[in-house]
Amino acid sequence: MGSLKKIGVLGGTFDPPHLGHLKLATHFAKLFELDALLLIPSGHPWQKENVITSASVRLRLTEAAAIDLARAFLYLQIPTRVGIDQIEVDRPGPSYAIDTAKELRQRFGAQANLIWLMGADAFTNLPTWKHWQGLLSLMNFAVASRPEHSLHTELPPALAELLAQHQCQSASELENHACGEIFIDETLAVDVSSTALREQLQNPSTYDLATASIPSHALEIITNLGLYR
Ligand SMILES: Nc1ncnc2c1ncn2[C@@H]1O[C@H](COP(=O)(O)OP(=O)(O)OP(=O)(O)O)[C@@H](O)[C@H]1O
Ligand SMILES: O=C(O)c1ccc[n+]([C@@H]2O[C@H](COP(=O)([O-])O)[C@@H](O)[C@H]2O)c1
Repeated sequence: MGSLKKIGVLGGTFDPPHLGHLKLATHFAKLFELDALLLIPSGHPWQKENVITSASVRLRLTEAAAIDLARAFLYLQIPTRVGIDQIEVDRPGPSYAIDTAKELRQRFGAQANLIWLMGADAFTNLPTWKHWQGLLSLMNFAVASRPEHSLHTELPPALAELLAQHQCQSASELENHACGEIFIDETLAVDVSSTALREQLQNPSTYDLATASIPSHALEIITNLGLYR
């Protein structure tokens, strides 16, 4: 099983993309020696009430951030290929991870190691996702810690049970399985969120502070289109 193709999947609203996303992707690309990393912007993030940026603009922002991510990989000598997938933007209706996971599994085949990358907040929210119990029969999960989102105090019982059944103790254990494993990594601590950045971009006194946490190509689009003002 050592030669499984390893594909990392980072889904998100990306409103806007930021250094937290890039560091999460870089961390796991390096750790798992991913062959490819797919950024998948959510077309219709049904749980986020206040998303005002259109899916097509968020797709453009994500494409731009992917250029910065690929540059970072080159600089850090990480051989992972970076791709964008617009399946969730193209698919009508709410964006459900289970539908995306099914499509990816079909596309890459039963042997591929598909790893859904996520932060602690997404993981603790998992029981609210559609058919979430079905996801682990299609994917692995790699969960990274995130400031303000504890993985210890916020765990709903259903998740604690899931972890008891599926948590693996090492990255290599996950690397050897096509799906069904959860790897928790508590070494990341990047204090950035899209919500905080949108607020900072609206305020002239914190605008510059926000720009430091946004990948440069995405920032160029934000500036040119006057987004988040
Ligand atoms: N700073 C971060 N550290 C670790 N993971 C992160 C970080 N920011 C985002 N993620 C993860 O990236 C994925 C996509 O996140 P998303 O696009 O919703 O960004 P966000 O900053 O969480 O947005 P918002 O503030 O609007 O909720 C999720 O799995 C999320 O947990
Ligand atoms: O499948 C679901 O019901 C579901 C509910 C909420 C979020 N997700 C996915 O989780 C990822 C992060 O979502 P978000 O809302 O934190 O940007 C993104 O890929 C979403 O499509 C999925």
